[in-house]
Amino acid sequence: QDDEGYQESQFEEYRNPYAAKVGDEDSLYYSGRDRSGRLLWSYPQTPMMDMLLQTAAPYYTPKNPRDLFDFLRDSYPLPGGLKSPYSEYDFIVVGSGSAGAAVASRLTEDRWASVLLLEAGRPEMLLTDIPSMAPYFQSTDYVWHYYMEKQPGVCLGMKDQRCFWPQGKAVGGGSVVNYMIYTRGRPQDWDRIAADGNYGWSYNDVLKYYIKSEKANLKKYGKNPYRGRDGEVSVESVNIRTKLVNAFLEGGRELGHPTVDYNAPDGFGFGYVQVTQQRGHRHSSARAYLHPHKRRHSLHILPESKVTKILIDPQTKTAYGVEYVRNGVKHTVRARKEVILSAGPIASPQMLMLSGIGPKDHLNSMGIPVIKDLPVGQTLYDHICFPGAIFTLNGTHSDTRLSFSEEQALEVKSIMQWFRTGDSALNSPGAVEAIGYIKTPVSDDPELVPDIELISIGGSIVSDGGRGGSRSVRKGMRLNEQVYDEAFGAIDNADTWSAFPMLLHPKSKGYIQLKDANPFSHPKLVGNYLTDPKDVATFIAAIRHIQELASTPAFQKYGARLYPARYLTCPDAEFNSDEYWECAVRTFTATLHHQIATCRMGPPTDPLAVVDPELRVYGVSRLRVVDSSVIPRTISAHNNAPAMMIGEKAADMIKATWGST
Ligand SMILES: Cc1cc2nc3c(=O)[nH]c(=O)nc-3n(C[C@H](O)[C@H](O)[C@H](O)COP(=O)(O)OP(=O)(O)OC[C@H]3O[C@@H](n4cnc5c(N)ncnc54)[C@H](O)[C@@H]3O)c2cc1C
Repeated sequence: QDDEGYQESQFEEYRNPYAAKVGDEDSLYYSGRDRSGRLLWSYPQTPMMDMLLQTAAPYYTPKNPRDLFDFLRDSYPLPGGLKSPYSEYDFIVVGSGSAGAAVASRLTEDRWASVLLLEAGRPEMLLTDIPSMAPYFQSTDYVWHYYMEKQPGVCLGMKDQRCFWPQGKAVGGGSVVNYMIYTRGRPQDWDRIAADGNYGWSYNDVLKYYIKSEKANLKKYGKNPYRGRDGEVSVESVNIRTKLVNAFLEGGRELGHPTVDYNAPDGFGFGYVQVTQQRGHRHSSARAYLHPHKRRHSLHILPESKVTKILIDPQTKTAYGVEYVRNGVKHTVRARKEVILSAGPIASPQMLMLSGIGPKDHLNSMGIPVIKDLPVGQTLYDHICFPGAIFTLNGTHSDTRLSFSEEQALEVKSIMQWFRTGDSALNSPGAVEAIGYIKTPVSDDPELVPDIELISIGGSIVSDGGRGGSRSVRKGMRLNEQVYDEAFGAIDNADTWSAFPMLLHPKSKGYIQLKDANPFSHPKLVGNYLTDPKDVATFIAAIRHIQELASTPAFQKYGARLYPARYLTCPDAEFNSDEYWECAVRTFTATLHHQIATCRMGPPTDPLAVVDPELRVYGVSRLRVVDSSVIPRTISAHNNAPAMMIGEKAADMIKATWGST
C-alpha cells in the first residue's frame, strides 16, 4: 500500500495501460507481455498492422517486451540532459491535449515562465500520423476506454447496449486520435456565450485566437481575413476526393445551400472539409505546439505520468501543486504560481472532485473532504450522430466504384505516395469529405443558427468491411455485430454514400459523478441522450433532408437508393416511417466525442458555473481549468479547434494576471 492507502493493484491500469478493460477482445491481436505474462501493449489486427509488423519485425527482440512500435514513437526527453524534473515550477499543466499543449507552449515562450506538463498518455508515433488510421486508435491505449452508463432506449445497437466514449490519451490528447475536422463554431454561438456574462468570449474575441493559432493552407480560402497564416496549427483541405463530395455540394446547391468556407463568419452552407493536417499528415496539438520546442529549457514534458490529485491548502483554499504517478511511483511537485487543469471534459471534472471541489453532498457520499462546494460535472452536453442513413450506388465493380475502398488505400503505390507527398487515400480523415450546416423546419431558433451538421462521407460504415476489411469504424463505435449484420450485412463493403446528421444543440443534458474516490476508476458518465422529444424530431427532420439531397439529379446520376436496413431492435417499425427512424437513431446512437460544460464557465450569477470567464475555479485560488470542459453551452463545432483556441486565450489571460506584457 502507498501513503494514500491505495492497493498496488489500483495502479494496474497505469502500469499496464491496456489492462483488461479494453473490452473488445476481437480487436486485440498483436501484443507484448513481460516475463510474468502481463500484457504490456496490444494493437488490433488489421491489414495495415500486418504490413507494419513485417517492417518492424527486425527491430524487435523477444528479450525486449517493450512496445513493438516504440522505435516509431516520438519522445520528449527533459531538456539539457536532466534526469528528473524539478520539485517546483511556475505552472503545472495537467494534460497535454488540444488545450493543454497550447497553453503550456505559449506560457513558456520567450522564457516567460517555467512549466511542467504532465500527461498520462504516450507520445505519438508514425501510425498516428496517418489520417485514415484514425478509427483504429479507438481500440488501442491511445484512448481512455470510457463507457456511458447504460440508458434504456438509446445505444441499443452498441455492444452491451452501451455507448463508448473514448477520449484521447496521448501527448496531444484528442488531437492525436480524432478525425481532424477543423471547425470553429458559428459567430452566434460565441456571441451567446458572451451575452450570458462571459466577458471576453464573443465571436470577435475568440476569432483573434483562432487566427493566431492557424497556419491555413486552403487553396481558395486561405487568404481571407478571418484565416490565420502564421500560426502553429496547419489547416488544409484534403486533395484526394471521390465524386460523391461534388454530388453533395451540387445537390446542396440544388436545395439552396451555397458552397462556402464553412468557417467563414457568414459561411452558412456546405463546404469541403478542412482538416488539421500538414502535407497530408495529422497535425496534432503536440506536433503544432510541443514538438518544435523540445529543447526549450522552460518547458518540461512528462508523458506516462498520471496526476492523481491537485494539492490544495484547505485553510487558504489555494492550489499549490499536484501528486502524480509515474512508473508506479508517486511523486509530488509544487507550483509557484498556478495549477492548470487541462485533462479534458471527463478527467478534469473527475480530478476536481477527487481533490475536494464538487457538489458537497456527492463528495461527502464518496468520503472526500470538501474544499469547495461547486456544481462540477452537473452539466454535460454531447454531440451525437446517426451513421445509418446509407444509400447504395450503381458502382458494383472496382472500376466503377465511387466510394473510398480500404483495399485501394493500402496498395503499396498509395502508401509510397503518402510518404512522398501526403496525397493519397491514406490522408482521408475517415472518408469525411464535406460538411453542411442546415436549419431544419423543427428549429425554433430566432437566428440563422444551424441545428444539424451533415457530415458527407465518401462511403459509409460498410466501406471498410468485406473479406479482409478492418471494420475499424464500426469497431471504433462498438456497434453490436449481430445488429449490424442484420441491418447492413447484405451490403457490406458495397459502393455507398452516406451523410451523418450531427445534432448540434441537443436539449437533453447529462452529468458526471464519481463512482468512488480512487483516481484510477472511471467516473459515472450519464448521457441522457434523446430524453427531450425535440432532439428526436430534429434527427428525423435531418434524415428527411438527407433523403431530399439523395433525390437530386447530382446523386441520382449515380443511382443513389436509400438502403432499407432492418434493425433487430425495431422489429415492428415500418421502413422509412418516423417511428422507424426514431428507433434506428436509438439503435445506432453514436457520439462524436464532444462532451462539454462539465466544468462550465459562467459569471458569478450562474448557479451552474464552476469557473469564471477567466477560467479560475470559483472559491479556490491559483487553479484554472483550461480545456473543452469549460465551454458552457453547445456550439456548432467539433471541439479540437475550440479547445486549442481556449489554450491560446488562457495563456494571454494568465500572462495578464501575472504581469507580462
Ligand atoms: C475519436 C475522436 C474523434 C474526434 N474527432 C474530432 C474531429 O474530427 N474534429 C474535432 O474538432 N474534434 C474531434 N474530436 C474531439 C476533440 O478531439 C476533443 O474535443 C478535444 O481534443 C478536447 O480537447 P481538450 O484539451 O479538452 O482535452 P483532450 O485533448 O482530451 O486532452 C486531455 C489530456 O489530458 C490527459 N489526462 C487526462 N487525465 C489525466 C491525468 N489524471 N493525468 C495526466 N494527464 C491526464 C489525457 O490523456 C489527454 O491527453 C474527436 C474526439 C475523439 C475522441
